[in-house]
Amino acid sequence: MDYETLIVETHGAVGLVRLNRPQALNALNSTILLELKKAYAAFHADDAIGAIVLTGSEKAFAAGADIKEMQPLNFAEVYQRDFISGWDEIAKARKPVIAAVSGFALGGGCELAMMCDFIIASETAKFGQPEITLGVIPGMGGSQRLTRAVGKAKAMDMVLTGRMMDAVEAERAGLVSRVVPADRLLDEALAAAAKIASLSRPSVLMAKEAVNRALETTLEEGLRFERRMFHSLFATEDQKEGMAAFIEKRKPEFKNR
Ligand SMILES: CC(C)=CC(=O)SCCNC(=O)CCNC(=O)[C@H](O)C(C)(C)COP(=O)(O)OP(=O)(O)OC[C@H]1O[C@@H](n2cnc3c(N)ncnc32)[C@H](O)[C@@H]1OP(=O)(O)O
Repeated sequence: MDYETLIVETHGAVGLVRLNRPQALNALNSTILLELKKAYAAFHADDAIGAIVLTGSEKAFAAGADIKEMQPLNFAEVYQRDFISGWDEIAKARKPVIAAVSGFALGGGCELAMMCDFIIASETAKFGQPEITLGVIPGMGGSQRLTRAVGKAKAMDMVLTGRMMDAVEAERAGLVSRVVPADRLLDEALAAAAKIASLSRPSVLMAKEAVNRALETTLEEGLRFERRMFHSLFATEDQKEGMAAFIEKRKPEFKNR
């Protein structure tokens, strides 16, 4: 498949998508969205792929939604088109997605990283929601996902001032899961994704669903949901294999069923 704004590769059981619009620091436009949907759909349709890594360039994961594309739009247009709602589909990827972030992840770029299941950041990463400095507010989930990730105080600080957060602060705040040297970023993300892809697919998908449910429901409902998912995994061959392999002191051979 040909892409204008992405580089799409496979590394074993991992699908790798690199945002590739260097002249605009990977600013997110309608072509990137369209192509990202295509790439994700292809990886989801491919049984050989167990996890996805989404990354940008060394200088920018993505510097936000494309300001030049947005500037001339008016209310009637954005409202009637439900502008940028198409990104919700990216957040609904069923296979695990890791964001590997180097450089700027601003506005829609920060929001896109937060749509992934977790973020591995290089020491050079800078996160921010600077929309307020443009006379708007986050529109791809920043006010919601950032608040859930880092809490109200820091989210308010970021969203109201538009300031950037470096990688150390982002890790301390819980926005990123780990910080690695810039030259190790992709290897670390690919290794994490390969580990996930090597595990039993049904349990990986259910683990992702269960963690996400924690953000959407009460503790009681979440605990019930987790337990039912846990119970249902006893219907899989992989549960028998995983536990047998432990007892027999060997590596499991998962069949994803
Ligand atoms: C999702 C929603 C609802 C909203 C948003 O995301 S709004 C956008 C939020 N993002 C920003 O406000 C960041 C905008 N970019 C910057 O502040 C700077 O580019 C920078 C701090 C990230 C980097 O500064 P630097 O001086 O290193 O690089 P530039 O010369 O400024 O940029 C290079 C090149 O890229 C174009 N660019 C950068 N960001 C965007 C963007 N978000 N949309 C469109 N184009 C962008 C920039 O204009 C320049 O290209 P030209 O030289 O051709 O103008």
